[in-house]
Amino acid sequence: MNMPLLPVMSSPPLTRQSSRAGSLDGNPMIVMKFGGSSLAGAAHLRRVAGIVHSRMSERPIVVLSAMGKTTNELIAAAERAQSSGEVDISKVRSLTEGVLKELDVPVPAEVEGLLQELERIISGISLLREVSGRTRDWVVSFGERLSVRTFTAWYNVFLQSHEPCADRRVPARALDSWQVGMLTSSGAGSTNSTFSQVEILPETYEAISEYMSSLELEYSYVPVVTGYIAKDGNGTITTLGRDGSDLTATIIGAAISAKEVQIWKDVDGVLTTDPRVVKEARLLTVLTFEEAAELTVFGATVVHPAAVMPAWLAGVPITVRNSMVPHLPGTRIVSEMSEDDVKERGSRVAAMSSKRGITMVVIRSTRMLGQHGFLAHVFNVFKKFELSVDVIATSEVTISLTLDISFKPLDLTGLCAELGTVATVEINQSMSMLTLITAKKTSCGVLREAFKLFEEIDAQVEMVSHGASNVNVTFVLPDAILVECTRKLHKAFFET
Ligand SMILES: Nc1ncnc2c1ncn2[C@@H]1O[C@H](COP(=O)(O)OP(=O)(O)O)[C@@H](O)[C@H]1O
Ligand SMILES: N[C@@H](CC(=O)OP(=O)(O)O)C(=O)O
Repeated sequence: MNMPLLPVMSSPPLTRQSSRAGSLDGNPMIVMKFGGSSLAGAAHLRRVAGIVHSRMSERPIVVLSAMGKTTNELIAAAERAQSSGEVDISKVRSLTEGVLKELDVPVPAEVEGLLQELERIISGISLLREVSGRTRDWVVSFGERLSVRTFTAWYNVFLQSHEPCADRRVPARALDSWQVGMLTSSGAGSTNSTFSQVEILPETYEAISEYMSSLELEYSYVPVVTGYIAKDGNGTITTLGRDGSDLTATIIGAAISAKEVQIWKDVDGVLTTDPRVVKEARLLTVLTFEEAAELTVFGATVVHPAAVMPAWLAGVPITVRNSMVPHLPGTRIVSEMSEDDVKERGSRVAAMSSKRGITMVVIRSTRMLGQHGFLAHVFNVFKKFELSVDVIATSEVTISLTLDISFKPLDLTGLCAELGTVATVEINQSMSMLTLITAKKTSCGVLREAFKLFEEIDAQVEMVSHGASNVNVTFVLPDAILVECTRKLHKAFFET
């Protein structure tokens, strides 16, 4: 997953503003989100239909991402049309049609209509040899729009051969998120090429609650809603940033005060660290929202970083589960851990995450010591260049900070020139952040042990951030030693 630009969010209502959707009869609905990895082929769709059907008594609202790697294919198709004039949507067409064929479901007219529309847009890009952020968002929206229609067509066929639930077969209905009320600001003013720096408008929550209230009264269909995409007030399609479907799910969950938001993945839940880096990573049964927020913002790509906040503010628990092994309970993300949860954890560190490709900037003032306004001046320059700062350490004359610009083409010339009027600037681009999620009260021992381990392998730690958050200790180190450090710390904190 790429680390996306986070959409800015308005807060969800802290408590339900009305008794419309969700808990009218004391039986709140649930939100079930399935990501691309859970929808990567016909066998996956069969499994997902089974999971959804088995939860019918909880009245699920289903949120889907694009199937498999469709979003990447759509971006690639737009880029090919722009660079070489090629018009080719064959991969997207064959994935969609192939899945339906394998499931023995005729291609719905709506799906064929979308594929034809997509081809026309790609032809337009090929003629103009231009793809704006707005057009790119339009193109990628086809991933989720095709996915919900493909799944719905399959689900309604699947239903015929399965036992009805409470004597009823509740059919599915495909919905674009704007139909249920998802509304964002316009991305048009953004200078970033992904057109995804949008704000979710506050009226979204009320609109979703309103839409879902009739379903709450009578659950007459299973809503299958597009994740990741939305519309602005002008009716232009926007996106919530890469991997943003988790966010759609938690916004809906917060809007209706859902019983829970289930995020179905291809892993058993949230693990102690990325299993691609440490194969011994183990499942966490529970995390607090605060821990999950820090873990995901600092690189754990298992849940979209912005998705934690709406659920946290609304007090709606999230569970992260494996769609390949649906009977496993997964990881619960909750406001507070019970005493049993705390005992069961057994480690001073809850989890670890990391981010590569971080840029570290060291700014040394060339003016007088303690110069008034130096910090303010420096941060204004970062604001001007739309660069967001992650970790900061300051001394009397020096500011060290990190920038997460892995998602942006890097050009710091202007920044350096401007800062150069008041400071010397040193840039180091091959850095990583390694984060430990640990409570402040245990962090002294954790820091001591971590530094002992770093010393053993002669690892040079360039920066440490501790204390700003209640649960986060972050080390900035060279990319080259990240994997070794991660494995060593994981072994010490989780494998002994
Ligand atoms: N701490 C972690 N726990 C679990 N998975 C993690 C963690 N950190 C990174 N990951 C990765 O996140 C992946 C899940 O995200 P992704 O493949 O984008 O799912 P989806 O397509 O369902 O949205 C896992 O396959 C895993 O490799
Ligand atoms: N399809 C979009 C949104 C998304 O959330 O996908 P996933 O759930 O597979 O990470 C993307 O690839 O960015």
